[in-house]
Amino acid sequence: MTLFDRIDTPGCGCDTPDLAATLLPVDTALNRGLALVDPLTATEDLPLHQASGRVLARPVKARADLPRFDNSGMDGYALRLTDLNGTKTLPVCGTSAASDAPQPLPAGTAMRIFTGAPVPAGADTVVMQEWTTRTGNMVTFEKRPQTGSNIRRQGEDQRANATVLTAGQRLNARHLAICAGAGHGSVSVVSKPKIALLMTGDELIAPGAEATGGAIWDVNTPLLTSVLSDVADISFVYQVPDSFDAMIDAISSAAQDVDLVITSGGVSVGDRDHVKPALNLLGAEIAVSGVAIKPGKPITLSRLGRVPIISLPGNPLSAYVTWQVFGNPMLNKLCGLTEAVPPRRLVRAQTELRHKPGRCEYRPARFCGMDHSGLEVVECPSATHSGHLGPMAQADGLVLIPGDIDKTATGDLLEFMPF
Ligand SMILES: Nc1nc2c(c(=O)[nH]1)N[C@H]1C(S)=C(S)[C@@H](COP(=O)(O)OP(=O)(O)OC[C@H]3O[C@@H](n4cnc5c(N)ncnc54)[C@H](O)[C@@H]3O)O[C@H]1N2
Ligand code: MOO
Repeated sequence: MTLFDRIDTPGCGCDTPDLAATLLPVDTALNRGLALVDPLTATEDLPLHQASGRVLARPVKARADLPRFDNSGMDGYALRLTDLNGTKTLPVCGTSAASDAPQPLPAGTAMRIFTGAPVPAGADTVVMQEWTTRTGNMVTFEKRPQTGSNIRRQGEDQRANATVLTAGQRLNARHLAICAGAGHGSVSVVSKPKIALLMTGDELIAPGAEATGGAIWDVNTPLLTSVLSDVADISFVYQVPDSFDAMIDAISSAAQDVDLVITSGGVSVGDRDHVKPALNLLGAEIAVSGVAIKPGKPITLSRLGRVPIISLPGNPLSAYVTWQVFGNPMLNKLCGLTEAVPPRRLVRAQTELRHKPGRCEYRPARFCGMDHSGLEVVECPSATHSGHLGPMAQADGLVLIPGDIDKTATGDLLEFMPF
């Protein structure tokens, strides 16, 4: 069994030798792309119910001990355990319910208590009511409990002033729960990045419109707006006409208004591929222009002033793969996430995968079962086609096939990037 877990592609090339020299390895390109991005510094305070999915800008500390006071874990009776030496029955003196502030427990008595209620001073144990028999004002303890049973101690979960969440993580339901439990009604989050989407291709028409001649439905706009809408404000989506001047205008004006520009299509070498010539004319700092990756070879990463520009290839699978591999980590960094590059995991290949040596390949993969150790097994199409939508729609993620091999074997472990 071979473990294919590298993302570097030493000696990788392309299908044609003359292009090979100009293509960067994936990890080099990713590092260069990340270096183009400065995390946003603007923050805002949001109430917890509006903060889900946002990136925490400042650590959250507990305002008090959690729990704030010793309280009962059961409905039952609070007592001093030594009061059961020589007897099983005690008189009941008072009640402590949640929200009460009970009087101290008189010696030789038990107090009725409910789950979450403060434990009265002097009590050291709570006995669940199923272990007791109540007769009038007397309670008989049928079993002798352990000292301290059923008491949730002040501070046993978190101590006052302890950091309960560190900055730089995307807030989920569990994070918001601990913010509330730690006494906070609002949190400081990083402002949402403003993004411009520049779509190129005169052949594109809106999905659903009547298609004639060489028109094709625009797939990348819904694809990209979907991946972006939860984490960014899409300031505008503009379909740039296939002209050099229009591309220059579109990129330069977008870069004045937003924190990140994403272009789609027009990044290859054809006469109507105006993205790179426009970036060059505008004096953009081009850090990546072509990567030894399949699909998505023409991916271009640049910056105009302080604004990063991610230029995705037009083929939908190329756009999506390069978004996952480069765009998403760059956006994560812009948003202030500490872990910009999501963790990968390993999966087992259900069949052998053939691959043309040269570029490393990210192939759509779909879960189809588990092996005897619980590791997920994936199935993949026999080849990656950058214009095919079917495998992408069915996939759960991408497997990485390193650039320098011609096939992987059935049962090989492959690095997997989940969607
Ligand atoms: N002579 C060469 N030609 C090409 C090369 C090369 O190295 N030399 N690279 C190929 C590779 S690899 C890719 S990937 C594509 C990328 O080209 P562009 O980024 O310039 O993309 P376009 O030409 O604009 O479009 C490619 C393809 O995708 C369709 N498309 C574009 N936008 C959308 C959209 N929003 N929704 C759906 N489909 C879209 C477009 O109609 C084309 O079919 O270049 C190769 N060529
Ligand atoms: O890089 Mo292209 O995506 O091979 O089709």
